Amino acid sequence: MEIKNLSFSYHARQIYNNLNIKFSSEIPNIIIGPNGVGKTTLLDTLAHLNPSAASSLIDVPDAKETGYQLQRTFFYPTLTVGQTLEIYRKIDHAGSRRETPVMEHIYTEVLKPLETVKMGMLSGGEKRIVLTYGTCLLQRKMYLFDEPLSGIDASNAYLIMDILCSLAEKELVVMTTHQLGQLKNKKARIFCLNQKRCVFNGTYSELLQLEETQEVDEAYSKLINSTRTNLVQ
Ligand SMILES: Nc1ncnc2c1ncn2[C@@H]1O[C@H](COP(=O)(O)OP(=O)(O)OP(=O)(O)O)[C@@H](O)[C@H]1O
Repeated sequence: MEIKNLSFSYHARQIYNNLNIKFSSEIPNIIIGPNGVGKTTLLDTLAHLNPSAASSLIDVPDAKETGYQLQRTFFYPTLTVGQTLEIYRKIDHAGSRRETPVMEHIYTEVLKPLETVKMGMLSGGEKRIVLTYGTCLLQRKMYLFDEPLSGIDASNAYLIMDILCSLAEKELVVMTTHQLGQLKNKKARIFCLNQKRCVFNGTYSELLQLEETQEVDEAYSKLINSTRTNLVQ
């Protein structure tokens, strides 16, 4: 699956100028970059929500074959966690996905104790875990997750990344994040957007090597600053 020569604007504001990205199968594709650079817009585009970009989408599954967890989470506050997950299991047109051992682990550790709690009573991080888990229950060819690690503590973020890595072994997974530390030791392909284009495409260790540091946040900052400077020169 790829995005080819994508130029896209919201009214007068250009978001991408000839953006090219070839996504990987079998490992999660991680979109990173500064606030407002166009990460969510990229997920919207892959979900076919920007019709003007259609000609740049190559081998991107149809919308009905796509599971999209939005950054802002929508749910019924009076349903319990158990009822909410039951809806994910039952509503799917394609039948629900079998829970993998990694998913069963997070269910037992995190979700089972919350089963009878109403969604409206959950913390922000707990809600996000329920809805990420629910999206993984859907049977789709492609899964899009907008900041699934936002507001999640480090140990739960580690479990979520495990779920998304196991999902990516069989289906396409694209996610955005600002939590770069959570990508350490994970097999994943990182794409960094800046200045309307993709300025990095590689692994976590390749990003560290490129910027000659062991600190991923420092590597990211150097990458963003250098790609800013390059364009000014
Ligand atoms: N429907 C819209 N109409 C006009 N401008 C929009 C629309 N949606 C997003 N934008 C603008 O496009 C830019 C990119 O937005 P987007 O949400 O894709 O950024 P992002 O990289 O996901 O940011 P963040 O990291 O803060 O979540 C932003 O400046 C935003 O204000």
